[in-house]
Amino acid sequence: MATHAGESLKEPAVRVEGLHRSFSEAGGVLNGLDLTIDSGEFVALIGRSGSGKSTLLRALAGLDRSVAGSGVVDVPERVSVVFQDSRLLPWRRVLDNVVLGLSGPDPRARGLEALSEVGLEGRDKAWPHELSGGEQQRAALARSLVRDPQLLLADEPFGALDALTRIKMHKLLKKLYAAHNPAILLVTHDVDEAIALADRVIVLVDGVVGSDIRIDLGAKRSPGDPRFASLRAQLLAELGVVESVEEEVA
Ligand SMILES: Nc1ncnc2c1ncn2[C@@H]1O[C@H](COP(=O)(O)OP(=O)(O)OP(=O)(O)O)[C@@H](O)[C@H]1O
Repeated sequence: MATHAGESLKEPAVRVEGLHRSFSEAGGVLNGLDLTIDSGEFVALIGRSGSGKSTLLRALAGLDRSVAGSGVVDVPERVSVVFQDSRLLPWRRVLDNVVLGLSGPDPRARGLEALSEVGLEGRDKAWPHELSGGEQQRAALARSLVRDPQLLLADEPFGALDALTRIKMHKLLKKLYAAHNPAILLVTHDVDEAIALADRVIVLVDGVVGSDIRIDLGAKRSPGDPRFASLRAQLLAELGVVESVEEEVA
């Protein structure tokens, strides 16, 4: 790809240009959306309910054939997706779920390694219903990571978990990201989750990127940090949850 002075030299993991998607005559959900995610970059996507976050993620995952031809969608070869529910097959044991359809050498050994990485060592022979919600999401992450994705798409993966489990899952995702460094697009309703994890937070508004905010807080991020609070206020204002940044800070 040609680059110009001052532009990132990294090959983007995701390139979306002019993407449109509508489900009715009434109007579009995605209205000419442009978005680039660099290789190894962690991007969080937030937006009001119904703003099109899942629609975009499904388009990137190749799960929505109807967007074809409506714009440019470039994604890498190896894309993994995790959803709010684990989507483990109930009639397969945990390891069998993780390695289902996995090609390459010694899938079971790689599956066991992935399970150990997500903290599920020794649970390979369990049935999905024997795992807690958090453990099921760990297994879903193992199933994604064992495929060595260049891009991980995550649609509210921790949305159904309790607050304490969610914090543990944030730590796990950070650890996995540091170890494997895929590009990540994380859809979330949780502004704090977005700021705690991502390099950039994108706000979807009216089917396009409304704001694109870089999070320069370093690796150790605390909601008690005034810079964290100010980013939260900014994002809540962008979402229209508070009238203005001043209102949230006050
Ligand atoms: N298959 C479909 N058929 C008809 N309408 C759809 C379909 N998928 C999505 N929509 C509509 O598109 C809009 C955007 O939906 P989408 O699920 O992408 O929003 P979202 O931002 O992910 O919402 P939420 O935060 O509530 O999960 C909604 O109005 C939804 O009803």
